[in-house]
Amino acid sequence: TFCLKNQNKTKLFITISLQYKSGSSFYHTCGGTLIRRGWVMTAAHCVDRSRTWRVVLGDHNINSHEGREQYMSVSRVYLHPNWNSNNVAGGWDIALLRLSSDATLNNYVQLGALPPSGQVLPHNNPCYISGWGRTQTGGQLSAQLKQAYLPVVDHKTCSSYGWWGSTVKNSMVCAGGGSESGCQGDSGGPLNCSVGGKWVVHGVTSFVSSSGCNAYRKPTVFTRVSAYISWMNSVSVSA
Ligand SMILES: CC(C)c1ccc(NC(=O)[C@@H]2CCCN2C(=O)[C@H](CCCC[NH3+])NC(=O)C(F)(F)F)cc1
Repeated sequence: TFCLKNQNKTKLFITISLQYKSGSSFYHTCGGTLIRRGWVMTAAHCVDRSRTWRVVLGDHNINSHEGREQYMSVSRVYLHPNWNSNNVAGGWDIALLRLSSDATLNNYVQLGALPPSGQVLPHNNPCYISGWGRTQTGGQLSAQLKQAYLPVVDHKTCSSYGWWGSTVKNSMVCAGGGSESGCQGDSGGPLNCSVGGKWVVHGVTSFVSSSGCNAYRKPTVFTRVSAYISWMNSVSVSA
């Protein structure tokens, strides 16, 4: 069980805090996933306005310096070219951040694994969301990194009447639908799923219902990472 427990922890070490500068301080605004030592995957809606960004790796409590953190500046933001900030339901809510220097990988900073292109997970596949997002609708950000068990809700269910309907596209993944969910501040972070005994990042946290984070039959909606593998490869090899 130790190694399982330990395994449980790894999903936390891939989650980064994306922060913007205001005055002389930085503020958490979104999550993200370290996918290469110099690259972070996040949501387009997190970075579609020009700000001074920084990425904090190995963070746990975003309000205190605990000594494991690596503070990285962002040298370039790659928004998906089709992203439309007026229509999150259109999809394309994904972006890559080129870090100004490579991360040092250790017990607190690890890479998230990407899925094979096109892979779609079955209903109830075990997954976890992680982030510093609000701990309840309209509440405050969590000071400490949290995770919640959000099993996959398949597209057939998620896009049905009474659920998200046509708001949810095939380029998205739904997960949760119970008492736990993503919430503001979790945007851009990973949905880490157990596939064949390995943890794979299948989602980028994108949206929840505007009537509340854990609204009935409105599971958290994620950008489906496996639908964007070729775009990500085209960015990072050309950069
Ligand atoms: C109908 C469809 C277009 C639609 C679906 C869901 C929403 N949700 C929302 O607006 C809620 C309320 C605050 C932010 N929010 C969200 O869902 C934001 C993304 C907003 C992107 C649009 N500006 N995302 C998150 O809060 C999350 F869950 F990823 F952490 C808005 C519109």
